[in-house]
This record gives sequence, structure tokens and C-alpha cells, in this order.
Amino acid sequence: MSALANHAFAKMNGIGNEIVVVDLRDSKAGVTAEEARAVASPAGVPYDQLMVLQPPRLQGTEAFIKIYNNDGSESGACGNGMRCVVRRLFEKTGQSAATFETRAGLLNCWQGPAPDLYTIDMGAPKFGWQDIPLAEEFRDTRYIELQVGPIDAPILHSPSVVSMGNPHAIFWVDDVNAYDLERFGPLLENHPIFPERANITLAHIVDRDHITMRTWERGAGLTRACGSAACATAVAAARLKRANRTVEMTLPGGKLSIEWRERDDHVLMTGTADFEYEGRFDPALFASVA
Ligand SMILES: N[C@@H](CCC[C@H](N)C(=O)O)C(=O)O
Repeated sequence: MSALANHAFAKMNGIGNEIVVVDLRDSKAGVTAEEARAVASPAGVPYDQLMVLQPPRLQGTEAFIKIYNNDGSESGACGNGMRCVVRRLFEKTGQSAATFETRAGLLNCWQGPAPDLYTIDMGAPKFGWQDIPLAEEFRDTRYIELQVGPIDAPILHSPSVVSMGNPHAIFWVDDVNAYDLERFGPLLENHPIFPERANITLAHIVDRDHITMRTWERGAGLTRACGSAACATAVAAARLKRANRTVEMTLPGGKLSIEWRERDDHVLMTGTADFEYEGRFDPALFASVA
């Protein structure tokens, strides 16, 4: 029987990014890709990301967090999901700071500058082509050669690429709503240049302090918000010297404040996290899961 059968969950969202949080810290069991897909089924609790808290592996951390996309694949980072996890923990324990471990490393998190805000230290971005990863060498990842549409009149072209613990490509445009991201997203996510696929963002730099964006998420599709994409976009814009290191990001689901800290290169993401409801998983969801 699946460890998730009858197990408690919390349905939350991070500015519209649909998140389910499951606390398995008292269990030895993990979650398989099949179980993650079963949770995401229409009869389950549909989500963009499933945040699974497992027992801590390192002293001083609250949990080892596994992050699943709704196609069952795993991600190293999920900024919006982390704010949801942090809100839930802080409300239960009264803590105002915590450290978690994810596949991408340690994440420090704390109460933001207002009671409804949470800050996640998303770590340092990586720009090397092998780190993102890309399938071939690009010395300068501020812009790479990649385009959609006719060679002499591309519709989208020359994205910046960044790893925030997960792969991101950012296409710079004048109007983020002028493109059919549902059509181009899957093509670009699965382009052979990205051996581990990629999150695809359209971004418009409004001014040096403000960027608007939309993201097609690897393994989850079109979302109302992607926190790691907001970090990657802010960093890529600053790297191109087109924006300041502290910027406000407007996503379809709301706003995030991003600071790319000079002193240690870390990216801090601040925003809200909303609780929707809690419940227990119907065991029938996992009946056909091995
Ligand atoms: N929504 C997340 C990112 C989710 C992970 C992504 N789909 C991936 O597989 O890399 C966020 O808020 O960062």
C-alpha cells in the first residue's frame, strides 16, 4: 500500500503556482514518480509541484525536500513551493527561520519584511553550459543561438540561459502576452539543446527595476508563476546590464521581489504563500500503482 494512502496533505499556492505539501518526515517511505502522477490526476489533488518533506539528512536542517512536477519528474528547485513549505512550518512551530536540503543543496528561509512575506535564499546561479546543462558548448550563455520560426525572421530567438538548481531559458520580448507559449513552450522545453529539458520564460524588461514574465514549466506546463524562473530572469537581466540587482517581477499570478546579492552571489526571492485547504489522499488513487 502506498505511504500516501490516507496521508494528510495541504493544498497551497505561491502566487498562483499550484502546490501540494506532504510531510513524510515521520516515515521511511518516499514517493515514486507513479505516485506523484496519481496525486496529479483529475481525481486527485492537481498541482504544478508536489513538495515532499522527508526526514532530515543533515544536522541543522528541517527536512530533505523532494520536488515533483505533475508529470512525475523531479526538480532541484521550486521557489514558490518552498515559500508554501516555509509558511506551513512557521505557522505550526512559531519559527521565523529554517534551513532545508533539496537535491540542489541547502536553502535558508526566513520570515520576510511583512507577516505575509517569506524569503528564500535560492543560492547562487550557475552560467556554465555544462551546469545548465546544454548539449553543446556555449562560451557566453548571456545569449545562446536558439530560435523558433523561419531562420531569417525568427519568432523567438537568442535566449539567456541560467541554472537556479534547475534549467531556465529566458527569451527577451516586448510583450509577454503576444506569443502562444502553450505552442512554443513544449517545443523549446524538449529541444535537443537541453538534455535535461528546460523551463521556458518570456520576459519583458519594463525598466531597470521591473520585469514582467510568463513561464512554461518543464514537467508541468503553463503556470501562473515560477519562482526559480523569476530568479533566473532577474539574474539574466542584471547580467546583461539591463536591470538592477534588486527588481520587482510581475508574473500572471502576482509579484515577487528578487535580489541578487552582491556579497555572496546568492539570489533572494520574497513573496507570499497562500493556504487553500487540507485533506487526506484517497487510497483509490494509488490502487493501480505498484
Ligand atoms: N514552480 C517552481 C519551479 C518548478 C520546477 C520546474 N518545473 C523544473 O522542473 O525545473 C518554482 O516556483 O521555482
